[in-house]
Amino acid sequence: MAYEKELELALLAVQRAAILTKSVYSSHSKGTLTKTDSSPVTIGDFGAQALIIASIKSAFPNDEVVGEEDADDLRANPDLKNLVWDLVQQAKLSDPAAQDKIGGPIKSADDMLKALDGGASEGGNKGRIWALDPIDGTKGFLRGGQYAVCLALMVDGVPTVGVIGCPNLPVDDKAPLDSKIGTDADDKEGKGVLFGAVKGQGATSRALTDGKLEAPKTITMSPLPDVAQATFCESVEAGHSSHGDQADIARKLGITKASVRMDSQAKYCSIARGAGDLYLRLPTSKTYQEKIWDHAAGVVLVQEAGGEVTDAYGKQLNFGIGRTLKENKGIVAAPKAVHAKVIEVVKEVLSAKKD
Ligand SMILES: Nc1ncnc2c1ncn2[C@@H]1O[C@H](COP(=O)(O)O)[C@@H](O)[C@H]1OP(=O)(O)O
Ligand SMILES: [Mg+2]
Ligand SMILES: [Mg+2]
Ligand SMILES: [Mg+2]
Repeated sequence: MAYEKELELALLAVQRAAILTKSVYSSHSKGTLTKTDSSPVTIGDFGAQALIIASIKSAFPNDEVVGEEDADDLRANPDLKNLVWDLVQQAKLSDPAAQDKIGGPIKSADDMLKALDGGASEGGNKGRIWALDPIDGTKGFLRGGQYAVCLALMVDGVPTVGVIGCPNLPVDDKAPLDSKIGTDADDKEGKGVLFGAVKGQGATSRALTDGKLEAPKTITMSPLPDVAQATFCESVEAGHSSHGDQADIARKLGITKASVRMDSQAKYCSIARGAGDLYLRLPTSKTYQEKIWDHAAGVVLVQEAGGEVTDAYGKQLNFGIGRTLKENKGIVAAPKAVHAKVIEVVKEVLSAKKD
């Protein structure tokens, strides 16, 4: 099968990085800093990015990576660097063959910084470029909610392989998706899911482990004969998507169920496995550009589970023009059969706002 090696590498690399993020999640000190755009970053984000880029470079040394983080803060702060280096050394897959497949341990703290800085690609529509979000939903991670470790391979600008680890989602694909999921999450028993998809080959889920990969199960979106019955997902953070516009859209579609708010690409995962149906992300600002690492993996998953993902105006997402989706505004993900109907209503709501 095409991209078999890339998929396995991505699944194992995300699984190893999740060992690290889980250890930070359950610890009191998360080494949180505030970035220049006022968003938070933790020792978990730095460690997970270093581990995943080292894995990619061990198997595919010529591939580029667009990663969210870089090593500047760690180079400027040796104590923080040492904290991350301790975590990175501890994060090992328990199965030696699996650990070997992702290149074994990172050899030194300098190699760790080099790996972390390996995510500086400017992106583009030529060749093989990975998009990496080492912790997506850092605010959820800090709040005790959902978060995700997200990795996608783009080929000539098209998301082709997508892998997402969600340490706080229930393993059961049909576990009820209710409002508690965004606020009442923990990584205790029965939690932790690893999603994977390759363009043209379908989407899967399996339990996230700390060693070998579990056997995958195929996932598909729910058939949704009547859009009024939909469960829709949206961000927890009101600054990331417009809760007001999303409520108007839901009302116009006849949806009566309360929205499910959760952080991160766990939203794409939840609709891909049929736990929810729609993901609405309407812009809150005219200037914010969505980042490719916040969507590439989730888009492959939803497409392969039978869904369609476009921007809020129904326009195809263009992942091949740099580190952001600057040609697009907002995101709408829905089962193929109802996507056009949802876009029609989204456009109505957006155009009513203009005047
Ligand atoms: N103004 C904004 N609009 C949309 N998304 C944003 C905005 N600011 C930050 N984000 C990004 O949204 C993602 C989380 O989305 P969600 O709310 O769905 O969990 C994060 O990756 C976050 O980026 P960052 O990683 O820089 O914090
Ligand atoms: Mg993110
Ligand atoms: Mg992130
Ligand atoms: Mg971030």
